[in-house]
Amino acid sequence: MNIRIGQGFDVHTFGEGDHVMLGGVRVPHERGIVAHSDGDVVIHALCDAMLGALALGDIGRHFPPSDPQWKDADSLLFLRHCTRLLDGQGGWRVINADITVVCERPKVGPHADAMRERLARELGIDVNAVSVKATTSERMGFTGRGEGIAAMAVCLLGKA
Ligand SMILES: Nc1ccn([C@@H]2O[C@H](COP(=O)(O)O)[C@@H](O)[C@H]2O)c(=O)n1
Ligand SMILES: C[C@@]1(CO)OP(=O)(O)OP(=O)(O)OC[C@H]1O
Repeated sequence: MNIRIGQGFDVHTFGEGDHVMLGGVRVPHERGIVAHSDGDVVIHALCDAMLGALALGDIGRHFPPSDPQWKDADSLLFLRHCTRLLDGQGGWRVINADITVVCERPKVGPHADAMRERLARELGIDVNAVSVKATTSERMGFTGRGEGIAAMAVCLLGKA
């Protein structure tokens, strides 16, 4: 089997609102996210990891922020597109993905399994192949001050 590894990183600032979208799951919060799309940092980082594994650029190249069709878009659309893109490159599939969210709040742990299930369903893989973890940054830096939220993703792709 051929394998490739990719990594991705994304950040968005908090703004007005009452929830954040993380891994396709609506997480109640006293702030919202500032973004062109729904600002789902988990999915954006994962898409960049998938694209990066095949050196296909990044989500900004595939879904330009200047394109009005992505205004307030559901980021699951980006994940669906990336999954199909990989398949179209000769049958690449995600073998597993590991994602870390960095923020003081909201608490991610109570929602992590729902995110894993939603992402695994979209990727067409077992939920045990998708990991979602979280950490604070111990009140240091922009995440520590509660200015924004970040996510990192690593994924392994395989092709027969
Ligand atoms: N937004 C977050 C941040 C952390 N967690 C969980 O808390 C644990 C401890 O975090 P530290 O940054 O203090 O090490 C972490 O391992 C996560 O389980 C969380 O759910 N949501
Ligand atoms: C997702 C896109 C879609 O236009 O915009 P944003 O929601 O602002 O998110 P970002 O992580 O800056 O990635 C760039 C764009 O592809």
